[in-house]
Amino acid sequence: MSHHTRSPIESTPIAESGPSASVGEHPNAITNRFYTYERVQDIVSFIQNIVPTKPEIAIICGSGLGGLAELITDKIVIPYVDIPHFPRSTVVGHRSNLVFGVLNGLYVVCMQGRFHPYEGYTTATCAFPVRVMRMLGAHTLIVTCAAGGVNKGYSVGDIMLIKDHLNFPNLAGNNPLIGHNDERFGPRFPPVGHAYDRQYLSKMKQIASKHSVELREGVYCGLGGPCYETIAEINMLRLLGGDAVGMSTVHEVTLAAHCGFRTLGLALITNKCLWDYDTTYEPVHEDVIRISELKANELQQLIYDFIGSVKQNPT
Ligand SMILES: O=P(O)(O)O[C@H]1O[C@H](CO)[C@@H](O)[C@H]1O
Ligand code: HPA
Repeated sequence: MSHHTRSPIESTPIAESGPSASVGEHPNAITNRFYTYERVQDIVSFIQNIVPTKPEIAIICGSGLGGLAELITDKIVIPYVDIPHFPRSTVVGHRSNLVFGVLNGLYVVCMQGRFHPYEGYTTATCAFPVRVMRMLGAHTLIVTCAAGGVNKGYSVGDIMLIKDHLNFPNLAGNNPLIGHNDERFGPRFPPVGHAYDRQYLSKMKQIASKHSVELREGVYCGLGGPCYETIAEINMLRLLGGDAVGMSTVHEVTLAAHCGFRTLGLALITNKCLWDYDTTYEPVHEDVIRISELKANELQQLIYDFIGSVKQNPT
């Protein structure tokens, strides 16, 4: 008779709450078991005790783009550190505040600083504030980000309307919705083909043309980071139809689609990507922040006018 020796995995006890909490559980499933509907509701109640108004527009600020929050009037600023169970942003160019107030006539909630998977957070943790903002009452999400230009026609400083995305972590089995689905948030199998609202895309194009801003419109590729891409990776992204690349946004927009947000996405092209082996330039985060801050005013004007136009014509 052979003696069976238990391997370390076999001998690890199954967690008290049962096999669903066992060692094999996906990190996003663990996150989603933590951020239950009730817990998100508690966070929302905590915020509502401080902020008496209901936001209509939710905004997520990308790297170096947090200045948008300075335009908000009648401001109430809640540092993430004060909000129960809220993560902190650890990245240069991202602050850690939830800013409430009025922007061009509508109540807004603005994330001045976001969370990225490379900081060590699961994609579910990075995206969960989207649910908080939806449960606070917002119906429209404006997501901004800094991105590298994959499309050879793009220049540094261009603003790209995101018409669609390639969610690489998702394609590799890392979707923020992995785990138990609470239907009160949204459906088990949410469609994401129209995650970026078509009417908002045309609204923004009209606004840009009034300001004589030439907008790009393209596909954002969301990668895990924190490394910038290799030359081969950039060439692959272009082959696959990608126009810009970054390390955020896609998990947020996934949760936004799940909980019924209408989303507008804007990527600021802060750097060219490496295209061939003779190029000596390499992207650096300091350049990303510098270009974001340089172009922030233009982007802010577009967002400001967009909110005004949502106010005038909500559909
Ligand atoms: O996507 P945001 O947060 O704008 O930041 C972008 O800039 C950083 C890299 O420079 C990465 O975090 C990338 O995702
Ligand atoms: N790659 C990935 N993320 C980025 C880039 C880039 O070139 N620029 C800004 N964020």
